[in-house]
Amino acid sequence: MTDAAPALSCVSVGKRFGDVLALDDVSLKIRAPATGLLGANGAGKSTLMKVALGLLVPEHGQVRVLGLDAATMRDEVRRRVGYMPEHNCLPTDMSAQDLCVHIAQLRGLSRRDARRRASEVLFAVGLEEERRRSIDTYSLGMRQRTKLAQALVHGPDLVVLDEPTSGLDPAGRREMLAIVRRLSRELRMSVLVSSHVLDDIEQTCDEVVVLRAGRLAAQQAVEAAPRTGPVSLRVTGELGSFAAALNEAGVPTYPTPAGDIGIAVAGDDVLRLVQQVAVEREVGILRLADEGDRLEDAVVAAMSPTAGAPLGAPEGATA
Ligand SMILES: Nc1ncnc2c1ncn2[C@@H]1O[C@H](COP(=O)(O)OP(=O)(O)OP(=O)(O)O)[C@@H](O)[C@H]1O
Repeated sequence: MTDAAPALSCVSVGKRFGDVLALDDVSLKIRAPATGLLGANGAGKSTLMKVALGLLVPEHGQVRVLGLDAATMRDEVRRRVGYMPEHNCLPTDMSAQDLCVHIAQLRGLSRRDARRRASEVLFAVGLEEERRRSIDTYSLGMRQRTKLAQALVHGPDLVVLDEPTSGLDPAGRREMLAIVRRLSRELRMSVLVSSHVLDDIEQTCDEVVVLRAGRLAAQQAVEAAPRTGPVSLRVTGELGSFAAALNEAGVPTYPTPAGDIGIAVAGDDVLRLVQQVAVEREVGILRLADEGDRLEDAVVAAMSPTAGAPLGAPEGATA
């Protein structure tokens, strides 16, 4: 985030593959430190990323990356942007260290700087010990981290990550999400990351852009809103007597359709009281879940095939 210009700005961008309209008149402006690109299979996420990187040329519209024209300033864009593609693109007959040094040099670093940067990024992605092993001996998680390292090795201002958690097991996914979050929070890079999964984006991003059938369907903040309820509560033992105890303690409740205890306004104070009553009554809390996730509701609505105009899209998204 060394630049005042938006990380990405698109005006009326259209891209077609034969009969498929992959991007249909997309206008948007991305300024958040980390932005998640969400959409179903075929929604146009990868196409938008490739257009931004100058790897695909749109039929119409303007694309600016960090203020640079993606069509005419491709070399400068590549120096300032790192890209982690979705599909496997790694050579198998070299080590992650050699690959990163090679790519850093291709992007303009001296051999000495390239070696130093390669060691730094491989350490940052947790591949320090295995960095000299041949990539063909790597697990899928290690390959994903190698792809990420090569995207970071030249010190880009913007990093574009296409489905970085694809195919990872839960532990690998958690580690990858933690690294992605650090890129914007600690290393101060702008991040554009695509996913099918809202949860990944909520954990790593400040804003979400939803694409649906090549069109911008929504753009809105991912807020770390304090929990205010409603929540539903599932407990051990008899539900009715615990609900009555909560009412006595001053917490109004209602029965939820799923047969749990509903609490309409559940701020931190109320939840502390619920825990206190549970301890006093020796009742175990089995599940405490938000009943109304507004971001999820908005995203589900935006992804629905019957949805209308974009939600929360910025007005006049001009370059
Ligand atoms: N090179 C291509 N040739 C033909 N059609 C393509 C090509 N690239 C993309 N498409 C089509 O364009 C549409 C958008 O594809 P894109 O890969 O951008 O979607 P996506 O949101 O990234 O999907 P996924 O989540 O499955 O990766 C799809 O219908 C896809 O089949």
